[in-house]
Amino acid sequence: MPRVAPPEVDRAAAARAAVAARQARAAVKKSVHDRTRSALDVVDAAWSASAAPAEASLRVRELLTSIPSLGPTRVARAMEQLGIAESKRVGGLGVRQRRRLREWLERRDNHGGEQQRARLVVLAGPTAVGKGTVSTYIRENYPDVHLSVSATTRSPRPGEVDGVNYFFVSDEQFDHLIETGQMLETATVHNAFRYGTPREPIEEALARGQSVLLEIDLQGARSVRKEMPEAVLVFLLPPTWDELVRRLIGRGTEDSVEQQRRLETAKVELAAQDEFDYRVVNHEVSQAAREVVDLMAIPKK
Ligand SMILES: Nc1nc2c(ncn2[C@@H]2O[C@H](COP(=O)(O)OP(=O)(O)O)[C@@H](O)[C@H]2O)c(=O)[nH]1
Ligand SMILES: Nc1ncnc2c1ncn2[C@@H]1O[C@H](COP(=O)(O)OP(=O)(O)O)[C@@H](O)[C@H]1O
Repeated sequence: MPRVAPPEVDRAAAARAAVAARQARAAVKKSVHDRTRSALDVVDAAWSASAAPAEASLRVRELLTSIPSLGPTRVARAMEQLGIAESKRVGGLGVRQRRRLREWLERRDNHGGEQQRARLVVLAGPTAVGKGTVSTYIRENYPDVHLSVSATTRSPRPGEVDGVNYFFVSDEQFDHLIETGQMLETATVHNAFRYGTPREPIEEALARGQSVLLEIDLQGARSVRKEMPEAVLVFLLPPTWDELVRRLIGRGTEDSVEQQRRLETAKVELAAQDEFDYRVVNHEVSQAAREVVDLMAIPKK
C-alpha cells in the first residue's frame, strides 16, 4: 500500500507530540504505566495528521526499551513476534504493524507492565460457529499468541499448508506420535479423521512466556482440562441458532447430509457449554478474537 504523505504540520499539535516524544525518551523515573502510556502517545503522534519528525524518526526499539521492565532481549523478541524489523522507525510502521504494537502495549499496560502469565486457552464450539475464522484472525493480528498446529490424518484442502494449518500425517505416523507420548490429546472428529495436539510446541511456548491457543473439538477440550487443569476453556457461541445454520450452509464445504449430521452434533455440543470457563459470542470476528485474547490475561476463575 502506498504511504500517504503526512499533511502539513500543525505547530501546536507538533509541539504537544514532541513533548510526548521527550517523555518517552526521558529517564526511568516514571512508573511503567506512565511510560507505556507515553509510548502509546508517541505511536499515535507519529501517525497523526500532525506528525512531527521527533516521533516519526524514533526507532521502535528505542521506544520500547524506554519502558522500564522491557530489556533489550525482551524487546527484540517482542518485535520479532510483532513482525517489526529491528531498524524500523515509528513513522515507518505499516498500518497492521502499528495496530499490533498498540494492542501489545495496551495489553501490557492493562497488566501493570508485568509480563502476564502465559496461559493455555482452549477454543471450542459447535461446527461452523467460526472457530477457524477467529483463530486465523488471532494468528494474523496477535502475533505474540502461539497458535497450536494440530496433527491430522485428513488430507489437506486446497490452499492448506502442511505445518501451518495442520501437520498432515498418515495413520501410521499418527499412531507413532501417540505411542511415543508426543500428543497432549487426540480425538476422532465427526466420525471421520483423527486429530491431535502435539505436546512439545505448547510446552516450549509456555516456557517462553507465550500464551497458547488451541482450536480443538469438545472431546479435546475435555482431555486438555484433565491433563492441564490450569487451561482456560472458552466456548464460542453463535449469535443465534439460525445464524449457525446460515454459516454452515454459507460455508458450502459439506453436502446437505453432512450438514444435517453436523447440526445434530452441534446441538449436543451446545448443551456442553456450561462445562466451559467462559463463553464468547461470535457476533463479529475481530471483537470475538479480542475477547478470547483478553481472557489470556485474567486469572482463571
Ligand atoms: N480434539 C482435537 N480436535 C481438533 C484438533 N484440531 C482440530 N480439531 C477439530 O476438528 C474439527 C474438524 O476440523 P477441520 O478438519 O479443520 O474441519 P472444519 O472444522 O470442518 O473446518 C474441528 O472441530 C476442530 O476444532 C485437535 O488437535 N484435537
Ligand atoms: N462473526 C462472523 N460473522 C459472519 N460469518 C462468520 C463469522 N465468523 C465466521 N463466519 C463464517 O462462518 C463460516 C464458518 O466459519 P468457520 O471458521 O469455518 O467455523 P468452524 O471452524 O467453527 O467450523 C465461514 O464461512 C465463516 O466465514
